Amino acid sequence: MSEVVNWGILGYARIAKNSIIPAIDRADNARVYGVASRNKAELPAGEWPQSYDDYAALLADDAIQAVYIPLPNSLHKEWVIRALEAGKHVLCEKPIGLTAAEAREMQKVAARHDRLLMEAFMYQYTDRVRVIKEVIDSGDLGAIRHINVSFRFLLDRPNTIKMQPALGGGALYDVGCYPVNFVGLVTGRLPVQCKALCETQDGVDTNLSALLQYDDGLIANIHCGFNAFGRNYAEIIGTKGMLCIDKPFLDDAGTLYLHTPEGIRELPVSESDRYQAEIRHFSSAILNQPSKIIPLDETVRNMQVLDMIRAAL
Ligand SMILES: NC(=O)C1=CN([C@@H]2O[C@H](COP(=O)(O)OP(=O)(O)OC[C@H]3O[C@@H](n4cnc5c(N)ncnc54)[C@H](OP(=O)(O)O)[C@@H]3O)[C@@H](O)[C@H]2O)C=CC1
Ligand SMILES: O=C1CO[C@H](CO)[C@@H](O)[C@@H]1O
Repeated sequence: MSEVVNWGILGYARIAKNSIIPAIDRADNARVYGVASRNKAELPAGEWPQSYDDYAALLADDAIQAVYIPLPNSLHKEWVIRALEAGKHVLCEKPIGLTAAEAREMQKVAARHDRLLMEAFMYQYTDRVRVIKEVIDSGDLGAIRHINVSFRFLLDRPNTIKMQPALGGGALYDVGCYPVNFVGLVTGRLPVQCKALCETQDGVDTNLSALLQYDDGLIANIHCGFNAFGRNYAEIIGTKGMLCIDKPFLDDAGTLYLHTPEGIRELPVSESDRYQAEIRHFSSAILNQPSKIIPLDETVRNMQVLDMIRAAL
């Protein structure tokens, strides 16, 4: 195989157009080979070698090794499985599906076809997450007792898949999956119980809080929403210290604050290029080169927690 992975994109989604296609262009081991859209006529001309008017035609093209799936959440499972069965490696947008059962099914198909499958949690490729992991590993926080994480924004586009129940809309799937994933990164295990409340509009959750409790008593407090002033933040609170993180899911430069009895330590984080890093690492893994890949067991665990939250509403 060449040292550059040919990518195909299923659906000319906003995230594909605004973030992932430019990120593939910036990655030195990847290129956009083709895009499939139900509205092929509206795709820009001449920006990549091939365009297709149906997703199956892209999957049938042997020139493509990796497929990016930014379809509505309710369509992820079907197209992930079809792409894996067509012999493609797959990067699928978050959440990977609607339930843990769907995630396990996709994991099995990936193993059966010996293909890579990864859920696109781009924030894991930021410098913030590197610094957060270093602080946790240093023991400076002591025993972690509480995690507080929120991701909310004001959704001002009425005609969006995010507000359509049949397409897997709702704040929990759209943004709540990030705090859940963040708590999973810190704890590395499943909670033992969950309580949750939400406000709904047009059949989807638009304002949701969940409490997760772990086997050692640790409590995580998760919030997500579409209908209030936007912010994302996290606090990890231990017996010896507290780490305050502004914008854990974004990649601009900033400062984390580590509070201890000795005072407040400022921890600088550098600007990252999370989408490019995600594409570059996934492409490296396809090329059998060193890479940082999000394990599918973590993905399944994330979906199990989303199941617990939905069941608690
Ligand atoms: N990682 C990140 O930063 C982000 C991730 N996301 C994730 O990406 C996915 C897509 O989100 P987003 O880009 O906002 O969505 P869009 O609505 O912009 O894109 C979804 C695409 O899916 C295709 N599609 C196929 N069937 C349907 C259907 N029945 N209704 C609507 N679209 C359909 C369309 O492509 P076409 O018409 O060309 O075939 C459409 O452009 C979601 O899973 C979301 O969670 C979203 C934003 C940011
Ligand atoms: O994944 C995502 C990144 O953040 C956006 C909000 O700012 C979400 O809507 C989107 O789905």
